[in-house]
Amino acid sequence: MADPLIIKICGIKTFAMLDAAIAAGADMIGFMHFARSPRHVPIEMLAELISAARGQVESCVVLVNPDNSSVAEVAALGPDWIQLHGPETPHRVEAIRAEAGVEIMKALPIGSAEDVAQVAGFVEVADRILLDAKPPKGADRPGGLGESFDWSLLNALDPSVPFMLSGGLTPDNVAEAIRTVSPFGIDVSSGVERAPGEKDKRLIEAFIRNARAAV
Ligand SMILES: O=C(O)c1ccccc1NCC(=O)[C@H](O)[C@H](O)COP(=O)(O)O
Repeated sequence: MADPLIIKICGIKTFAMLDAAIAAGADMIGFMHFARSPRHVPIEMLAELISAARGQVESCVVLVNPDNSSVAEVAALGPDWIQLHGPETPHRVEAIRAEAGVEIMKALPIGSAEDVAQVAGFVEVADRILLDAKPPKGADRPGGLGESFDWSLLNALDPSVPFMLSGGLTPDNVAEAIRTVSPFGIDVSSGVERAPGEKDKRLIEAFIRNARAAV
């Protein structure tokens, strides 16, 4: 039997939405720790949300090009994962993985064949690869923009490389994405919100229902 699809709901900020995502069947919850994000969670609340998630669902803290002290501060809270969502090099990802002592997901922006070619360099240094839309020039943050990318670019990816897919997924397009791209997991933020940073319980439920029905 094929492994079950991993579903990550990213950008959770409240206990109510954490509970809603768990009840709807999420496998992973992403907490943003990046001041410019509308989903930013300050460190004290991050500690409480990670504790609340423990034993129920995997937790993942999203950082953008963090320095060593930020990595240590977040790792000390005991998340299952740290997601690196900035311009970290393979060497830096490897160093953070050694320093943090938690599993590392590396998000990579995809907007061209050259971007797809970069993926191979991260396979050995990260525990998981997340392929996301490349942000447009001038964007104020590198993810969570609700933009999808041309999935056909992934035809050039080595088929032995397992990856999660994100970028502009919604309850309406998630089944098509899964059938087209065959990721082992999916990640969503904007597509389950009623406004930037405001998650919607019904959209989370519809997203997970439609995704599970597609595999
Ligand atoms: O969500 C953010 O605001 C964000 C800011 C900076 C870096 C990463 C960010 N989000 C990371 C995620 O894992 C999102 O789920 C992913 O980019 C997909 O977002 P969306 O297209 O909005 O579903």
